[in-house]
Amino acid sequence: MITTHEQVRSNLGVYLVTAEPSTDRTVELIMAAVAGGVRVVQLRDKINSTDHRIRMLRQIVHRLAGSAVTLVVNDDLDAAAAVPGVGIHVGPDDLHPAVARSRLGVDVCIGWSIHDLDQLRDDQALAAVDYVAASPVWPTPTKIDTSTPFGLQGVRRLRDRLPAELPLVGIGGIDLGNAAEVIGAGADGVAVVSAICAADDPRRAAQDLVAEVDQSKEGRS
Ligand SMILES: Cc1ncc(COP(=O)(O)OP(=O)(O)O)c(N)n1
Ligand SMILES: Cc1ncsc1CCOP(=O)(O)O
Ligand SMILES: [Mg+2]
Repeated sequence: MITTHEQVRSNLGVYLVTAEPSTDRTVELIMAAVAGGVRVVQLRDKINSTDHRIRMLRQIVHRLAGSAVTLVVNDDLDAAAAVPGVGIHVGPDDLHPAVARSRLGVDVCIGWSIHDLDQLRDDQALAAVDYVAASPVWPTPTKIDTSTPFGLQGVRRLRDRLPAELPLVGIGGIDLGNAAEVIGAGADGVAVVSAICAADDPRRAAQDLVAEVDQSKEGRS
């Protein structure tokens, strides 16, 4: 599994966060997105139990065996600890990333949401994580309990103030029509729920987004 900032950076791109609740269909959706080029996946299911999340993660790990996909679970440290190779994504209202790192070790990916630039004062958190997420970039019906959206200017500010080696992803209201702007503002990747999970053809949607993001990153370098 992928561990370091560099390895996570090389897997970004397009980052799939799954729609709730998770079911067997979620596993097929992840496989379709991965077939379309997605290399970072988060199982996000705040509805079901830890046991359910562990069962889902085991299925996903089994299906992804041999691939270089980075897999994290949202919020649930016990679920991540139960399935080797699985990391975690936490936000400022969740457990501290340093606590997650000390329980999960150095071999899995840990991500942290930034809601506010004041979080950048937390050096221990920044030292513990493999990427941070500007959350949200734009308002989104998928998650309504968010803080004030960053917008593109906020993404630029965040990129400027982050350690250069730490990858940044944008999340919230991102789709094929605006992903390039988020990359243009300095993000290394875009995390999406609806743009892939609500698509008629998730594999095609992933492919199109990956092509758009790759092209934007090439144009930037
Ligand atoms: C990639 C990514 N970025 C941000 C979030 C949001 O995390 P958080 O603020 O902890 O909110 P919940 O997802 O727990 O509702 C995320 N999940 N993934
Ligand atoms: C989980 C999460 N965290 C911040 S916004 C968001 C949801 C993003 O969903 P969508 O890609 O459908 O806007
Ligand atoms: Mg959270």
